Amino acid sequence: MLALPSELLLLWHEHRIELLLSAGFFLACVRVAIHRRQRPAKPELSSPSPLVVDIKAPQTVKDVLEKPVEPSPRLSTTSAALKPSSGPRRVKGVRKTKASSPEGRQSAAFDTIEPHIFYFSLSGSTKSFAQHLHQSLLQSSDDLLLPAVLHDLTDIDYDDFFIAPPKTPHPRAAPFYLLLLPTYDISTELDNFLSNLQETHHDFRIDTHPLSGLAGYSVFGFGDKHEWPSEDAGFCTQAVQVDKWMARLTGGKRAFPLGTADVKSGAETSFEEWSVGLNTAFTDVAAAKGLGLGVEGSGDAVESGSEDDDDDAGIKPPRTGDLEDLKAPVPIDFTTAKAIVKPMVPTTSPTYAALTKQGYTIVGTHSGVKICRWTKSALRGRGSCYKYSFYGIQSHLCMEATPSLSCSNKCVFCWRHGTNPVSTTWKWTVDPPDEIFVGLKEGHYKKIKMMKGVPGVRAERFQEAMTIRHCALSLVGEPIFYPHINELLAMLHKEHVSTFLVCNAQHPDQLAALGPVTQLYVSIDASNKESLKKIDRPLHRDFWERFLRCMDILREKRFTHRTVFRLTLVKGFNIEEEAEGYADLVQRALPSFVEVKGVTYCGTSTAAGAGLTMRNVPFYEEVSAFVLALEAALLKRGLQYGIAAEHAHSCCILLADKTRFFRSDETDTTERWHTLIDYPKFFKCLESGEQFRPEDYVGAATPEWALWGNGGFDPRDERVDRKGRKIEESKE
Ligand SMILES: Cc1cc2nc3c(=O)[nH]c(=O)nc-3n(C[C@H](O)[C@H](O)[C@H](O)COP(=O)(O)O)c2cc1C
Ligand code: SF4
Repeated sequence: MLALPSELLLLWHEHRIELLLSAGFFLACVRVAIHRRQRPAKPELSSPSPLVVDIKAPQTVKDVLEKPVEPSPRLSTTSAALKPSSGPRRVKGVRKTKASSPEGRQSAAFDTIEPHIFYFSLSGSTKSFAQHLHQSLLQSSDDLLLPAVLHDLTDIDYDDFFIAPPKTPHPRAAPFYLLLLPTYDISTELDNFLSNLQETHHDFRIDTHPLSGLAGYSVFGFGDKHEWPSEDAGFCTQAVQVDKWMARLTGGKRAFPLGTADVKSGAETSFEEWSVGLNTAFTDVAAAKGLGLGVEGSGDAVESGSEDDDDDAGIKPPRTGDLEDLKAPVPIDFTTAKAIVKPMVPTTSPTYAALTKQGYTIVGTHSGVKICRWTKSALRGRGSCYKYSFYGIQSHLCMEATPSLSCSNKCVFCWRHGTNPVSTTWKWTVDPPDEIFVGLKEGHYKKIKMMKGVPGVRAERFQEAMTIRHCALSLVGEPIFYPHINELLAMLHKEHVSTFLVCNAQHPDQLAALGPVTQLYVSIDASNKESLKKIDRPLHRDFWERFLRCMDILREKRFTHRTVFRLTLVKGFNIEEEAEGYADLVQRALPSFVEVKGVTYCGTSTAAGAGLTMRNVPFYEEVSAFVLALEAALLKRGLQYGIAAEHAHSCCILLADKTRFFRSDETDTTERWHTLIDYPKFFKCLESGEQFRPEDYVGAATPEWALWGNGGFDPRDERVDRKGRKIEESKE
């Protein structure tokens, strides 16, 4: 027995090489077996269910496929004459393999892929490519692919897709992002998308690679090579930037390289080639063959893969307009505002074309004016808007304008959304206030003059309308975004034009710095954080903190400003069980008035995308029921608010602070609602140079016909139906 260890030692010395080799071989076998078990079933490449990305005319794929291309079971270009084009950089659909890539050794943790196609489009071409791709993917019968989902970037909440991958319907499925993007050197939603990706990357609360759970991603850019001949000159720069940010956010999951196309030459061909290449990308990521290895012709690693080169992923600042256009300093808290500026709405932009087509007059580079339907109605003696019933504003004397067509929200009910610029900071040329003032008036008067020949326009009202008496700074966008808003307001006041300014409770510093306004509105679109996010889709991450700060600022301003909460009720979004929440906000800010209005259905795709239909428009009875509930909730809190007036036609009801606006006056000792404004007195107070309070320019008693329960239509005006036919008393 004692001899045994020495025999074993001898044996070991004689056979150790054989023994070590056998053990190594055994271990390798075990590893391979484990690896095989973990790998998903490889998709069947030999039974293709071809997808056809048939962008335009039927063509032949032969030319492209003369280059070695792997079989493409999902996307095939059985159409399109794929002639090599001299224009854009092209994706040939052949992946380079780079065995040394660390990603290449990963194993896939999924066995199906859910493609998500994201696109942005102003003039529609990218949208049509995206729709074609979507259809092609949907038609696939390949087991590897789940049904593809199409997203318009203007319709989604970025946080749902770009902070973490969305949940897939299948536990072993992973999303695959395809981003189809044009480039615009003007302000569009794309700027906002880019800054959102950047913010996510820099947000210390978010993982370094929050999108690493994606199966992969690939970007395709559309641009115009005739105008922007190279990437340095601006060709497809925004797609390039998105590609780089995505690389960072996903931790290098570029499954197929950036493709680009010149819309004026061979775009279909380039896109089809990229689509062909996607096949291999899908198969490869599913088979854990690796990611981001590059495709010949699609740009090398330096072009599309330099995301780690510098802190901002090699992303260049936006190209500029004329630096000399910066005629004024950017405002106080626009901390991230860039020194490089460009016009917000250049005359060459699709936004400009769309706005002017809809009757806007664009003034300078960022302001707009339009005559509203109530101005036209009042000119014809057919009634003014609710502001006449509540505050004595005659619509034919009112100009609706904005000094900022841009906004920091993407409200679901905003009919301009998708085409108007959105941003959290002012990053454009600043037009001087005097030019805006002159331009707005000119635009307004020009439109009034065009009403001269319209049947039914009353001569005396037409004459009166040639002197603007009121200005509603609310049209679209965010007026306090404009850095010189106080100067503009002062110019209006100097000409005895009253000002109603509406802001969205997202810019507390600007709100705090705001000077005198005849009436100051804050849009209150929800009573709690979740609802506000859902309905306003604010761009600011700290939107709720900003909102609450605005409430506190309003509370302070109640001594100097006539403050109004404007509630827009959207059924299914912000009415149900929210009366208590709104009452809390009223308690916090103590506004002079609370205007409650049912949403007007705008029928845009954004609204539809957010699930908004006519069913979300509340009936007047529903608005009334809500107002009664709100009044009760306020009383419960010991707040003396009462329902003062209504304008049933606009589905609008007014609650007012009883302690300040239910009172007697010099002509009558009986206490009544006094919601009207004494405009001459407002200007007198202003010109006195003394501090004054909203109670100092309260006007005459609210007319009987406008009081709650009486409908709110001035009996001196003529009631007409939608077709302009007179409504007889008996019809009501
Ligand atoms: C105002 C304007 C600015 C543009 N800026 C660029 C640009 O900087 N670089 C570029 O490559 N293409 C630029 N283009 C071209 C668009 O990217 C191209 O027409 C694209 O196909 C538009 O896509 P869409 O129709 O989906 O909106 C611009 C086009 C317009 C109208
Ligand atoms: S705040 Fe007004 S302009 Fe801005 S998005 Fe909302 S509705 Fe549109």
